[in-house]
Amino acid sequence: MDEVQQLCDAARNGDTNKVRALIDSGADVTYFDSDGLNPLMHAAKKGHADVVKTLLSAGAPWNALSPSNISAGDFAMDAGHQEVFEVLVNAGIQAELVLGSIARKENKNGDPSGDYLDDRVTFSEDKLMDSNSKAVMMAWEKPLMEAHAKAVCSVGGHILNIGFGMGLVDTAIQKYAPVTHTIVEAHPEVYERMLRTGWGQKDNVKIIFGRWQDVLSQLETYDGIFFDTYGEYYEDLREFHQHLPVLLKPGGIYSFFNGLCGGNAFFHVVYCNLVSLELQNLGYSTQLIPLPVKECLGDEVWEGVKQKYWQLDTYYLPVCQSIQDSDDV
Ligand SMILES: C[S@@+](CC[C@H](N)C(=O)[O-])C[C@H]1O[C@@H](n2cnc3c(N)ncnc32)[C@H](O)[C@@H]1O
Repeated sequence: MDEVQQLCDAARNGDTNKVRALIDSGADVTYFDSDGLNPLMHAAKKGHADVVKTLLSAGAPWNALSPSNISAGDFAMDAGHQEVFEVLVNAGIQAELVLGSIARKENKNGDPSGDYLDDRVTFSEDKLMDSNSKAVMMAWEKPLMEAHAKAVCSVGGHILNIGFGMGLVDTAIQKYAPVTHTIVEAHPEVYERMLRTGWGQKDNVKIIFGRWQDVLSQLETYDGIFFDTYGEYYEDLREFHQHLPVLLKPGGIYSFFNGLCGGNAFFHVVYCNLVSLELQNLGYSTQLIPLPVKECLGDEVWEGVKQKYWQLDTYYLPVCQSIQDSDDV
């Protein structure tokens, strides 16, 4: 048997000494066997925490996927191997923190949403699509948007929403009759449609056309803020969070569309933890409220859509507030 197959077997059997010896003699920790599994997946599936730690320190990637898109963390999570699950979550967070700071250094002047904002969009009753048939926003999210609106309007006052899309969250926000309701939207056709459908005439609504990054100086301070853009990356969300201490009033509530890695259950857990940690470093606590979404997501929902951006049964709605405020409650 060759070395890499031996490594998979030793990982599956929880034989840490053999795993170490094989790594020392040069066995490839990234190897996939004929079942499409690598040594880390074998160890995770069986709950061998020491082997998992050994493989991770030898450079096994935490986020490799099997042909059916399952990661080592998914195997541990599904089998209820808590220790392995936690080791892999922490490995994921550490790796993404490092990768994020490298990406930030390399990408300082990047403009990731540039392409989408220059392209045409198409509106239909149940979705807003970009020019590549990817969904910008879909009607199945209506109950989620209503829950987000309820959260960010819970203290009343002045509300800010970044990203109009189909106007679902803004329609829900209007029901709470906020004193002011500011909406930032960057896509020219979405903006034009907002005006055509009367959003410019509502007494308490102020529309700011432009990328949030470019219109920050026009923003004030708010009691509730919601963030849901399209064509941007985790880094953009992260960057928006750096502005929260200026934008969110004391006692205010912040929430965002939590579609982070919505195609993989384990990656989603890692990113929920990562974003909560980064918000905590900025002085905000994050509560993730579980909302079941399986019922509203039949296969017909995705007809004509190029990519399913959400494939999980539960949505975790983030409710963030200053740690000082949550300590006072
Ligand atoms: C997912 S949709 C928002 C859906 C909305 N929450 C709803 O309830 O219908 C994202 C919106 O953000 C807008 N957008 C994308 N990048 C933006 C940016 N940098 N600044 C402001 N808006 C942006 C898109 O044009 C799109 O209308």
